[in-house]
Amino acid sequence: MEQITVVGAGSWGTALAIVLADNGHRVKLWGHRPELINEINSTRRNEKYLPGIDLPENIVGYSDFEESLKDVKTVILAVPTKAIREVLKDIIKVIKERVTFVHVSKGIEPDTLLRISEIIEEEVPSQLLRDIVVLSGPSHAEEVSQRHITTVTSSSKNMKAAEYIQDLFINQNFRVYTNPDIIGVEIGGALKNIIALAAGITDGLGYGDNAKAALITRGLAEIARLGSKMGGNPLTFSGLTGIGDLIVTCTSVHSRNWRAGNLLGKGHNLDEVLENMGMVVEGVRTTKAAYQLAQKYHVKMPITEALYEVLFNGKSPKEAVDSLMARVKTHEMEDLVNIMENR
Ligand SMILES: NC(=O)C1=CN([C@@H]2O[C@H](COP(=O)(O)OP(=O)(O)OC[C@H]3O[C@@H](n4cnc5c(N)ncnc54)[C@H](OP(=O)(O)O)[C@@H]3O)[C@@H](O)[C@H]2O)C=CC1
Ligand SMILES: O=C(CO)COP(=O)(O)O
Repeated sequence: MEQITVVGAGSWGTALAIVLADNGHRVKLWGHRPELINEINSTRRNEKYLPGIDLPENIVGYSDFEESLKDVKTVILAVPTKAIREVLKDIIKVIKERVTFVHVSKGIEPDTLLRISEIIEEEVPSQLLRDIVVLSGPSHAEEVSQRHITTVTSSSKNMKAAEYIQDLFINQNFRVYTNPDIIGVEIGGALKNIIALAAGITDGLGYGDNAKAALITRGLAEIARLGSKMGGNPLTFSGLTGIGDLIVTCTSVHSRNWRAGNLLGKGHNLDEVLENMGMVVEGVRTTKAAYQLAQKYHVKMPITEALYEVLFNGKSPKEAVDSLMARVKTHEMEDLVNIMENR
């Protein structure tokens, strides 16, 4: 049994701590708010993020960073994308030996346009870095914490490291696959949030299941188009971290991205929506990053571009949908033909 530190005591960090604790590991769950950590240790609950869920005894909350990282060889990074750099800068001040970093965040950094594994490479000096693994897939924290059946993918450039993380997490309710395509896994996980926001918008506007199916399918086409240009394997986008995560995020009321989109579609403004959500809505910043990536790689991403106009340029959701539908007619499979020809 291992000692593992989970950095980030929000919904996903706490849910993953439960999976590890169920597997018998000793889990140190670090959070930056001492009052939340006190609540975790004294009540065995994290009511804000996972209401009603009892935490196993082998999860111990820490607000002291140095203490939480003492003698640990595996660190799970479970903070929002925008906090990753800041947290890494703090981690490298206190760790003494090489660590395997497992990141579970679904985003791309705007402006630098880096994936999270690239941010880790940039921030962590090689003498402190053993491996980087990403754990991603269709997995709402609310369901994982109730031990509902879930499947995810562990990905790394080093397949031994991906398999090691697979072994740490896998159990009867939480099945972990491996995939060496870290680019495809990270891009699929990050970009599905854009499509989930858009799906929330069309639901909020009162469109039906046909619109949802269209968004999932055409969303997947633009994710795969960009992701394969960036070096991802096109097949990864038909896997758990591609279509799998798109389906769960676009169709579930658990999704914060879908819920935020739904409120936008109903006429609320972005600041108001984000303030009321109280949890991270990764798709907003990722829309900006993907919009920039589409320009950099000269890839057509009409849904992303339409959402960018709504989020950052004040276009109304209805106008954005209308302009998507009024685009020049095209061949459905053009994208796939291009992907296959470009490989
Ligand atoms: N929730 C889910 O079902 C899943 C989430 N993910 C991904 O996991 C990542 C984390 O999301 P999730 O746990 O859901 O988000 P939440 O909003 O539920 O929790 C985020 C946590 O990170 C903390 N945090 C925010 N900024 C900082 C910072 N600068 N330093 C330290 N801690 C910080 C928050 O603290 P505070 O309480 O102060 O805000 C909070 O505890 C996201 O990238 C998300 O896409 C992936 C799969 C499933
Ligand atoms: O990534 C997730 C499910 O796989 C969670 O999605 P949200 O961040 O939209 O809640």
